[in-house]
Amino acid sequence: MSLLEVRGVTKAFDRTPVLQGVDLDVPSGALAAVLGPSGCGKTTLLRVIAGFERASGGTVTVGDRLLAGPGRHVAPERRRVAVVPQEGALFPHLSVAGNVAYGLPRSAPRRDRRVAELLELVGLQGYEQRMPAELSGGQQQRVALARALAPDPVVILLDEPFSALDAGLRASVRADVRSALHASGATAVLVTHDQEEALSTADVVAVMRDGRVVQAGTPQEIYRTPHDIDVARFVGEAVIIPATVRDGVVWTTLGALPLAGAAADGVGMAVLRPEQVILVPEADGLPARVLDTVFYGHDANVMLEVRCPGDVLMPVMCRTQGDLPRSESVGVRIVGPVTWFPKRPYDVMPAGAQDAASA
Ligand SMILES: Nc1ncnc2c1ncn2[C@@H]1O[C@H](COP(=O)(O)OP(=O)(O)OP(=O)(O)O)[C@@H](O)[C@H]1O
Repeated sequence: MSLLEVRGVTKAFDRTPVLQGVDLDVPSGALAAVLGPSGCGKTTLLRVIAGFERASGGTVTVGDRLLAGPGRHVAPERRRVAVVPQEGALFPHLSVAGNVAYGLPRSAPRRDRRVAELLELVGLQGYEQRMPAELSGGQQQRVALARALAPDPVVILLDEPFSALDAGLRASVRADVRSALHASGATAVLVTHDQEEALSTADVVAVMRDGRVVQAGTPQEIYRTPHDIDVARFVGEAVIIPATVRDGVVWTTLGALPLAGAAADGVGMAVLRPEQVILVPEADGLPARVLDTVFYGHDANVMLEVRCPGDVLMPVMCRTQGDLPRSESVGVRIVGPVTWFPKRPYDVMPAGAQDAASA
C-alpha cells in the first residue's frame, strides 16, 4: 500500500505552470526515484512534498494524514518529512555527532546512543568527533543522511544527493545510502536526472516530463516496456528503427521481430536495446561493419552499420565485452521482443522508413 500519495499536484510560478498534475505513489518502506531532465519540475515537486512550497492544486497525503490540499498546508516542521539537500549542507562548525544530533530534541533520551546507532547505519561508526571538513564528499553525504534520519521521519526526500560526488565514489555511496535507507525502513523519494542512478538505486521509478509523471513502475518495467518513445530514449540506450506492425509481428529492415506486448497494425518505430543486438559469425546473420567503439572498461558500445535486404544501411549499436577494430566485418542477429510505438504526427521518420514500413 502507498504511504506517500501525490494526487494531481499543480504548481505555477508567476502564472508559468511548472507542475501540471503530478501523481506519485510510494509504497511504505520503498525508495522511489523521480527521474527527469533538468527543469521538468523535480525539485519543485520535492519542495511541495516537504511543504517549502504551497501547491496550487492537488493533494499530498502521508498515510492517512493530508499534508497539502484545498485549504490545508501543514508547516514543513510538522510533516515528519526530512530533506537531504544536494550537497549535504552540514553545519561546518559542528562535529559529526553535533550534526546528527541537531534534529533530535535536546531532551531526547539516549541521545548519544541514537547518534551512534545512526552513524553505524550509514557505516561511519566512531566518527562522532570528526569535523565536516575532515570528511570526504561521500562521508559528508552519509552524515547528512544520518542527520535527516535522526528524528525518525516518515518520509525522507533526497535532492540529487550524489551529484557532487566523483564517478568512482558515486556508485559506492549510492549503494551505502540505499542499504541504510532500507535498514531504517524509511520511505524515500530520490530526485535525479541520471537514469543509471534511478534504475540501479530505486525500487520504483517515476519518469517526469514537463511537470507530469509520464510513467511509474519498477526499474525493469520502465526499461523493458517504456510508455513512449521519449521515455525509451531517456531511460537507457535505445536503438530506434522504423517498423510496421502487422498481425502482432514487427516488420523492420532488420527482419521480422517479435512484439513485446500487444499493438494494433500500423506504421511507427521499434525500440531495441543494444544488448538485443548480438554479434554472430558473418554467415549466420545480417552483414555489418564496425563504425566505432566506445570503451567503458567493463564493456564497450559498438556502432555498426548493418547492410539490410534491399541494400539499406542501418546504424545500430550493440554492447560487447571487448574492443572491435574499426571496419571489421561481423554478422548481426536481433534477439528478444521489441517495443513498438505508432508514428505520431510530429515524428520525423529516418531515411529508409518507408521501405521498412512496406517491407
Ligand atoms: N521559486 C521559483 N520561481 C520561479 N520559477 C521557479 C522557481 N523554482 C523553480 N522555478 C522554475 O520551475 C522550473 C522547474 O524547476 P525545478 O528546479 O523544479 O526543475 P528540476 O527538474 O529540479 O531541474 P534540475 O534538475 O535542473 O534541478 C524551472 O523552469 C525553474 O526555473
